[in-house]
Amino acid sequence: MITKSMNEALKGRNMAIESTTSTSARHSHALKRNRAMRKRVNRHAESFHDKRFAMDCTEKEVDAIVCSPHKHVEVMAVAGSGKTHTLMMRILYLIVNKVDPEKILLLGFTNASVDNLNDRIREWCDAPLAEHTQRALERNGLSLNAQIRKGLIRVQAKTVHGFALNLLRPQGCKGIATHAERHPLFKHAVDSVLRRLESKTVWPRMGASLRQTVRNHLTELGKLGANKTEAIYEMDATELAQLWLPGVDHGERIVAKVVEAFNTLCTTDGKFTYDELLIGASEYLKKHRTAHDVTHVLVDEYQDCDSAQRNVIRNLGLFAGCSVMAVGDPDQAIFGFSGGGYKPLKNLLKGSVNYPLSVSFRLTKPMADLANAVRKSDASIQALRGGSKPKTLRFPSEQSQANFAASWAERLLNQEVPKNQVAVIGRTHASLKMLRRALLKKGLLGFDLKTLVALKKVLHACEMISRPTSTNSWMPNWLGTLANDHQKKQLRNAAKAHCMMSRFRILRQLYWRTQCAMNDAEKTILKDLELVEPLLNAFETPLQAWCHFKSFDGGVSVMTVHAAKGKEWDHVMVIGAVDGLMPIQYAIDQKRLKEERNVMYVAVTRARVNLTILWCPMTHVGRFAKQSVELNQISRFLR
Ligand SMILES: Nc1ncnc2c1ncn2[C@@H]1O[C@H](COP(=O)(O)OP(=O)(O)OP(=O)(O)O)[C@@H](O)[C@H]1O
Repeated sequence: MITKSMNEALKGRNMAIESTTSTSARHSHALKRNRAMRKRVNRHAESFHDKRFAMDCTEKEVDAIVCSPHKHVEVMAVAGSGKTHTLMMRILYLIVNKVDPEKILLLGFTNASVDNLNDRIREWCDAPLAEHTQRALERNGLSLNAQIRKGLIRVQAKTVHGFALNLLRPQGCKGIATHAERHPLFKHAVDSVLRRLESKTVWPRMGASLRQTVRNHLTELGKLGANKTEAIYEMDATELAQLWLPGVDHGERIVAKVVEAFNTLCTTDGKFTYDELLIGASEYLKKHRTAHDVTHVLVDEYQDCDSAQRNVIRNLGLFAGCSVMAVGDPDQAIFGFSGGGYKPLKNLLKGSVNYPLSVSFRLTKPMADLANAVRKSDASIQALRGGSKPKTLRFPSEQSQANFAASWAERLLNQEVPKNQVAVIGRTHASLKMLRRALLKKGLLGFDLKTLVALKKVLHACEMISRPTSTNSWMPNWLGTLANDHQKKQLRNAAKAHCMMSRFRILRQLYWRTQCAMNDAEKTILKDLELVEPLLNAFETPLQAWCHFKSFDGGVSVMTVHAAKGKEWDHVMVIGAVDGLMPIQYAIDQKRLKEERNVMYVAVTRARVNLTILWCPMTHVGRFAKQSVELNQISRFLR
């Protein structure tokens, strides 16, 4: 049934269905129009397929890329099979076909995956293209001309939370509140109920002893740590009463008053927690089906979305004229601990088409064999290139393992391998600590990831400040939070400054001090930034600076498997491949063990040329360790 509001939306896209008197007549008319439209789109797709990108990717990839924009597409494919590449080609396809880049929504699951996507966009815009892409474009007589590059750079990847925040800001959402930030509000709510209890404006007929008991409980409740406040989101009034006021008569009524006061304070505060953001966005999209402008939603790492994120995607996809393309690999689902997990797109959106890909362009044949053994899945990964077998080495201690990894990196760099092609990955930050130190000693670890992220934030802020009125920008909101006119004036002056250095200085002063409240961690970041400051003088734009820092960052990439997801390097070393770390000690049930298997699968599929795996017996047994974990054995996934 085409509703009036849908028709309005279609009108905007020159696709409106003319209204006829009877519903059935309207339906048949709509069907005809749709059929004609589909034909047009398919013709368009065929010509695109034949003439432009015929040899660019595998057949299936092309099919997915040129698939009708009115269909939902899922590309479920093995590691390194070009999922992200397919997304990029799809974007290019849309831009070549005159889709407004502002209407393309590119979603990543984590900040790391969003960074990865934005980096890819920049690479396509700035750096020489990968050989295979360049060859394909040339062969098909298409160049990434200036206009298309301009369009491409306007496509900005976002996390689902980032999208939700942008959507809800005009509706009054003032930002994100963590549970820790909500805690003072909770305390106020408890205090206000306590005050009303004392002044007898509530429960005037409550007996003296009960009043005293409730007073004691509430006083204790006000002192609870921020993490205890989380219970308020997870439990109902009965459960909360048992937790907060055990054995107290009418506990539920008292709890209800606290919850009510808390909710009122949260509404006045105007900030949303991460969960509330997604729920709010879903509700908003449900109610205002015509209110958003997105016509193409592209989702990377789809397998890691949790149910709230999937709900947002679903509600976007239900919007008439909006197509969803999701790419992912169920065997790379490693965020189950935060609620992530794979659900086929067709379960969310009817009629979605699935394109599986099994050829990995990244992996060599021996690496694909290893990945197949780790993954233990029916469909095997195929690789096109030969190469050396991945090496597995055992070390007596963590220190010798770290020293070896650092020397390995040094040797590669001495052989003129670019720094950004060498990476060491481990299961946890703690397992990478010794290596970081060893690399630092050798001067190979310039800025750690955290500093780089901080730098990126500041550079991003510098970029944003040049267009403070942009609707996507957080700037207007931030302007509102600045305490005094002097600060606002400073910010405006910074926006006018041509030199990036002056923008950076003012921003650093204002942004870092007002937004981050300068806790210890941020002070350290600031110290690191001091190091970078002189270098910023050499650049005119933040983008130039960022591109430079990415290659300059002085270091071999050192990161956890979770951060390495979606990335690739020529030379990769996986350290700590021991039972107890991979799988992690506390993974005891089948579900967690499957996820740990996925973690190993992600780790061994990051290399393009060379993969080395190190392990040493674990000396530290965590408090979660179970008898079954053999801490002096190589990971069971590699045996
Ligand atoms: N058609 C192709 N021909 C040659 N190389 C390709 C092709 N498609 C992608 N590649 C290359 O294969 C590598 C892996 O691509 P990409 O990162 O897009 O894979 P992915 O499936 O997203 O990986 P992951 O599963 O790790 O997220 C990249 O270096 C990319 O340039």
